[in-house]
Amino acid sequence: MPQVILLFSGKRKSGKDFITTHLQKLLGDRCEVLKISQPIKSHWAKEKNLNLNELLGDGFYKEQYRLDMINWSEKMRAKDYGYFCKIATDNALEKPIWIVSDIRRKTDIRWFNETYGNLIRNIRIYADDETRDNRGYEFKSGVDDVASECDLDDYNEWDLVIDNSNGKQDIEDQLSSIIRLVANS
Ligand SMILES: Nc1ncnc2c1ncn2[C@@H]1O[C@H](COP(=O)(O)OP(=O)(O)OP(=O)(O)O)[C@@H](O)[C@H]1O
Ligand SMILES: C[C@@](O)(CCOP(=O)(O)O)CC(=O)O
Repeated sequence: MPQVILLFSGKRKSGKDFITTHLQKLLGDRCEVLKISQPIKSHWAKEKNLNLNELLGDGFYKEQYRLDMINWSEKMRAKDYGYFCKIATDNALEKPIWIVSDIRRKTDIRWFNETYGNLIRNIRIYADDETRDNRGYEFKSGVDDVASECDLDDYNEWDLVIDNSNGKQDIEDQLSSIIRLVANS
């Protein structure tokens, strides 16, 4: 069992991967990064003979398959909302800190809460529209107006909110606030 599980969420191009990658470097061996989308992307890569590394990266490649991956994964979630969370955690190494970098739905938080109780900390990453646009975000129907992107819009129980808009908090401040949250856990 980890000692603390940091659940990161945020809209497309808010900077979830950017911040969690920096956090991973800072925490080193003490942490493990888990991605709920990993089993989805692995399945998709095998099924469609796609490049898994590109699907896991931050470039345009994965965007071509996002809609299909969302639709397929929703069918799986309809049968078992914790399906992908369970695979991601089953494959995780035994480390004191788990960083889950892609929480998207209330049912993700529910599953972690039911499974790990008070070990979880909810961190929301925010970036304003202009910043997200500059990072390559383009609205897509079926992607940006469905649960994958919107389900946590009205969720309010964050332990920490990070503003990752251009010109706001720098990465050192962002990481310090996360470390304080971990230290107080
Ligand atoms: N604070 C920052 N300073 C500079 N570049 C940033 C910052 N935050 C994010 N970026 C860049 O913006 C792009 C999108 O960030 P990232 O992939 O982390 O977002 P994401 O929330 O994981 O998006 P998605 O959900 O689409 O995967 C990346 O190229 C990343 O390097
Ligand atoms: C299919 C999906 O897992 C893609 C996530 O990709 P990424 O975390 O934005 O790199 C989104 C979802 O599960 O709704």
